[in-house]
Amino acid sequence: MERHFNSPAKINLCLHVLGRRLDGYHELAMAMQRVDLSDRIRIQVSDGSGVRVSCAGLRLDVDEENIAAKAAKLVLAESRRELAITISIEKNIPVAAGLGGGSSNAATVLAGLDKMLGLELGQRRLMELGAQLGADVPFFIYGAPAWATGTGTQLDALPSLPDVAYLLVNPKIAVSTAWVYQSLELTKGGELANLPRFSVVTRDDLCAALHNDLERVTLQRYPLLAEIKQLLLEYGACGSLMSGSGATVFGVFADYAEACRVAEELKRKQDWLFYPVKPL
Ligand SMILES: C[C@](O)(CO)[C@H](O)COP(=O)(O)OP(=O)(O)OC[C@H]1O[C@@H](n2ccc(N)nc2=O)[C@H](O)[C@@H]1O
Ligand SMILES: Nc1ncnc2c1ncn2[C@@H]1O[C@H](COP(=O)(O)OP(=O)(O)OP(=O)(O)O)[C@@H](O)[C@H]1O
Repeated sequence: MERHFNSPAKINLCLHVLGRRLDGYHELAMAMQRVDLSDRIRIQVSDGSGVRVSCAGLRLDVDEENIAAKAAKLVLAESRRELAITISIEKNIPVAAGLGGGSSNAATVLAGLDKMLGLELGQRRLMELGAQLGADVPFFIYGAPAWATGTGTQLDALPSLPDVAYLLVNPKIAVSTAWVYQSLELTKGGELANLPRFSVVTRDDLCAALHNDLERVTLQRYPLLAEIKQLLLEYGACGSLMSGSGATVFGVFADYAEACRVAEELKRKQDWLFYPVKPL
């Protein structure tokens, strides 16, 4: 049995760090949205045993380390079945880029195998399994724009978001999420109740709400990212922000054609990665 799935990236429209827990994880409040930059994942299931992952052109195919393999093993353990699973990942989302590529792959494998094996584990259980793999994984199982709290695994619907396009820019810098959180100096603890409500209807509302506490760490280490944010504004973005722990920065544009036009102009000048995308 063989199936193919899309595994999309995410961006964080806002990311507030409210405090550090004793286990080192952070209490967050985030607005998250998936975008149509996707990896392609092929899952093959046959008789036998063992989970294998390949990822053409990238050193991500060491089975034990690939989060997609961990996801497959979790589903097999949950179903108490022994099967051979082969996963091939066509990576389009840059790695360690703040776009949640690995987390998305894990969620795609959890939900994909659930479907292929007819397990019907349900969204809630799949999200619980996802949380064992990484804080961003449940969001991808949730599959809609979300307000994420706790460590990022508690999800509520974000009812209205404006119809915009984004231009993602990554200057080929890989950033370790663990390093960013560890380096963050918390000046004062925040309270969820004191945060402004993320109520965004128009493009201007969205641009006014853009905020990421992790920029304090990553932009200080890589000042180029602040320059890219400024450049996007000069090229007509109505707002710009770093996604997640970075290094990808995005600009907000009125429509997809405009985001593509700016990408083409910037490509002529800079050897960075450019992805005009639409929200999902
Ligand atoms: C930066 C974001 O991508 C924003 O959506 C997430 O907060 C990170 O999600 P993720 O990469 O799925 O997170 P995990 O794989 O669980 O953890 C990666 C690293 O980030 C730290 N981490 C993650 C989530 C969180 N709420 N607090 C943390 O301090 C963990 O301690 C770990 O060192
Ligand atoms: N299938 C996978 N795809 C991408 N990275 C993977 C995968 N499996 C394991 N990894 C490892 O996970 C690390 C984080 O990669 P990922 O692309 O998910 O980062 P990210 O986009 O910054 O994540 P986040 O925004 O969730 O912090 C990489 O250093 C990589 O070695």
